[in-house]
Amino acid sequence: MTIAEAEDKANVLVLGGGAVGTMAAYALEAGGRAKVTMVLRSNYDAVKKSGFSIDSIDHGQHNGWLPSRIRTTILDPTETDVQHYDFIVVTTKNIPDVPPTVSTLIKPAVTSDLCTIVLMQNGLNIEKPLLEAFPNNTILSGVQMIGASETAPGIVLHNEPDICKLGVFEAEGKGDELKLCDEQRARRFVEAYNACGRVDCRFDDNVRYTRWKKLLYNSSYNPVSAVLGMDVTRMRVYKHVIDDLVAPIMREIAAIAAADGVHLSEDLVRKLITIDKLDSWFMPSMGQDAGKGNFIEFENIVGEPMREAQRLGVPCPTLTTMYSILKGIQTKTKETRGLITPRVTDARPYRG
Ligand SMILES: CC(C)(CO)C(=O)C(=O)O
Repeated sequence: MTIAEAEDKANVLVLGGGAVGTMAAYALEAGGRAKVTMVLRSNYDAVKKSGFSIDSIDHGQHNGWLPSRIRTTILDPTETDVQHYDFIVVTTKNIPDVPPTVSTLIKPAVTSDLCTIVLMQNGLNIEKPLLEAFPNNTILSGVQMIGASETAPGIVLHNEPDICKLGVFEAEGKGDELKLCDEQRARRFVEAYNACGRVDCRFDDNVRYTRWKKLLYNSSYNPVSAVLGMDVTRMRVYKHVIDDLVAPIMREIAAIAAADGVHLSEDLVRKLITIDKLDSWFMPSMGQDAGKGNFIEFENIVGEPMREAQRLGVPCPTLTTMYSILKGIQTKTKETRGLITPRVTDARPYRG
């Protein structure tokens, strides 16, 4: 890290103007160590007119809040008043089966090797396309436990504390000097994020472990909530949903992780089954998306662990069935949104 990098306010582009992106932008600006540009889509007009209305368990109530800049598109920063972005923080859903991909989306903003890309997203192997597209940039992993939702355009309710682990997605074969630089950039981001004193962001020196651990929850509760349209409280009250679906998937994930060299104990599995307050009626993000008819981020949350299992020769029957059902749901959404059209032709299989 250069002295300038250490001393200057970081120029940060936050991609994803939903609740999670807004709370990240808020924490960064409140700490005074970053100038944030947010890229907004559907809520741009509302935010331009009245700013964000934030009701946050960490930061309190703020009406009319705005980051340093808001935009509707991702511009080359050299064409704006920003020299280059020190950090591009991606908080959008990661849906590689629905273009554009994250790499394509952020490409215009990655104008320098000094730009660090922070993936604050769920799932496994999300860094692979980024490391390939931007081999000279630092790619960071952000794993967040936060409860936040946008209840109307620009209105954010943040009701579970922002706890985040941040580390480096290291490319294979990197030299020690570059590795050190990656780590310093990660630590600089952690410091900027924590500077407001009201969030808990920690440096993560074992990104693969953290991601597998989070998958215990995301690969089980998220798909079950999407398929059944059921919150976690109901799943636990109707015990069979946990016994037949959630717990078996968690144990399959632990077995795949073990074959990948990551130990996730049975105690941890049990702890995660009951991690939410029983009366929270919490709907995981995939359940919320499916309920709204949005695309679901199933490829990195369910597909990638399943493909790791195939690679490592670990059986995962429940996860595999779940994957096929989720793919069917996504196919229906693609049809509804006009991305695909079913056509009966002679070339189609199963013609009968
Ligand atoms: C576990 C949780 C709620 C953390 O933010 C999550 O990742 C999700 O719902 O997708």
